[in-house]
Amino acid sequence: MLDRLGSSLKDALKKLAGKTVVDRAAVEELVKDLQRALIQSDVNVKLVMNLSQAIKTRSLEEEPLKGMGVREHVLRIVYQELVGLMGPEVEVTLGQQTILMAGLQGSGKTTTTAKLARYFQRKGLRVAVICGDTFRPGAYQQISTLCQKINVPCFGDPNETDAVKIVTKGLKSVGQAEVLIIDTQGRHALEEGLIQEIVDLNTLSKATHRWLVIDAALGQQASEQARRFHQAIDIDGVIITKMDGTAKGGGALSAVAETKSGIVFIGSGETIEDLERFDPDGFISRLLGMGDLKALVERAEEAITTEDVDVNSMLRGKFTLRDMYKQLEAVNKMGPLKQIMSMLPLGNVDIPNDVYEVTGTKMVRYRIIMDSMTNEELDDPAVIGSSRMHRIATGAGASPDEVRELLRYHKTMQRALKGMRGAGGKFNMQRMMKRFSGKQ
Ligand SMILES: Nc1nc2c(ncn2[C@@H]2O[C@H](COP(=O)(O)OP(=O)(O)OP(=O)(O)O)[C@@H](O)[C@H]2O)c(=O)[nH]1
Repeated sequence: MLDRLGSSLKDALKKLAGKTVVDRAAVEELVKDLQRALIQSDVNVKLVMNLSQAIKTRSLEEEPLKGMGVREHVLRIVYQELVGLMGPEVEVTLGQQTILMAGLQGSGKTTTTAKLARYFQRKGLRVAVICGDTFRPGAYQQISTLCQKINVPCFGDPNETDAVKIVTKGLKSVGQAEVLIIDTQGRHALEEGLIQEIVDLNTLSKATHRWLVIDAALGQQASEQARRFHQAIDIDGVIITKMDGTAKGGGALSAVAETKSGIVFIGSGETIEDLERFDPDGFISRLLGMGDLKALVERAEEAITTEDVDVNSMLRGKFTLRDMYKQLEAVNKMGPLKQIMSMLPLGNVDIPNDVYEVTGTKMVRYRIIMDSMTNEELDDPAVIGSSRMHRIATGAGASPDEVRELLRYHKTMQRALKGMRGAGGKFNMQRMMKRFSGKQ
């Protein structure tokens, strides 16, 4: 997993803490750790060597920026070089568009089609899907079930074997959509027939984007696929899936970046929400334990448009039951809590697992229980003793255990937030990010 790469890097950088001059031995040691981590992650050896050389030379020859310690100086260079390895950032527009999905069988194309539908839906766009996968039995069933769950129209015909016919019909029937996503068939290998079909579908649909789905487990080999599809239909974005299940993610990312096909998203799990925008800066910041503030802010803004909730209050001030509920609601809109937490600059703070385990159904129960509390109790849950607990439970048609669970949850979260505030207080994150991105 990339976590391992991240933790090796963090360990390596720790060794530079407290140093006052950039010493060659320490930089060489760091570069060695970095090489090991990158090669374990299946990054091409030549790329690793070029990167190591650049880091060594720059760390020793460049003057640290004003006010920057040795660790920050080297960290900044490591950060910039790693960002360079990840290729350019690809823009995702929110206007009218048709996205043609390409990829080999099992790459995660169908799942990713549904994840993308969800992504654009969250952005407030009308989305529709056409299932042009006529090769794999059950493909239509799979995508239409996923689309049904999120209320996105899905056009397909499991009895039709000609993808061109399906897409022709589909294009007529989904006229209203702002974002149209066309899933296509995958095969085991890059056969001529597969390539020809995708070329035809591309012409027919006049696709605005052609996005290629690649399994991260391919590691370095991802570049071959990227190259072949790129030649055929001019791929303008790559989505790397299953980043959660492989140690080769770094290899796949760098290999694809090297072909100059930008990476648009990464898939990080099996559920429909497990899709993240790939932005090289944010990705590397997270890897280096600096927190992906950019991605967090993007998501927070999205959630706040519909609800008057200050997500930043998660990190400061008083934390009442009402705050907790509002924040859970906001966070639920942003996506899975675990992902949000991983974007925060938390350093070594351990978040207890139960903090993540609040589902929609539980939230409804919490709401009902909170409705039978008084304002005093909502503002200061510490006043809730055993008799109040029973009164609240009776009023809500719940058991005292459920009330207890809600209060326990509030306490755990309160504690976790205190920890975060502590971790965040050590340095000014925004200033640091500005410095690292060179936007002093
Ligand atoms: N862990 C994990 N699993 C994923 C991810 N994306 C897809 N999968 C799983 O990978 C498997 C294959 O995904 P599909 O979407 O069915 O693959 P496909 O590329 O559409 O396959 P064809 O339709 O045969 O071309 C499924 O079991 C998915 O749940 C991901 O990001 N992480």
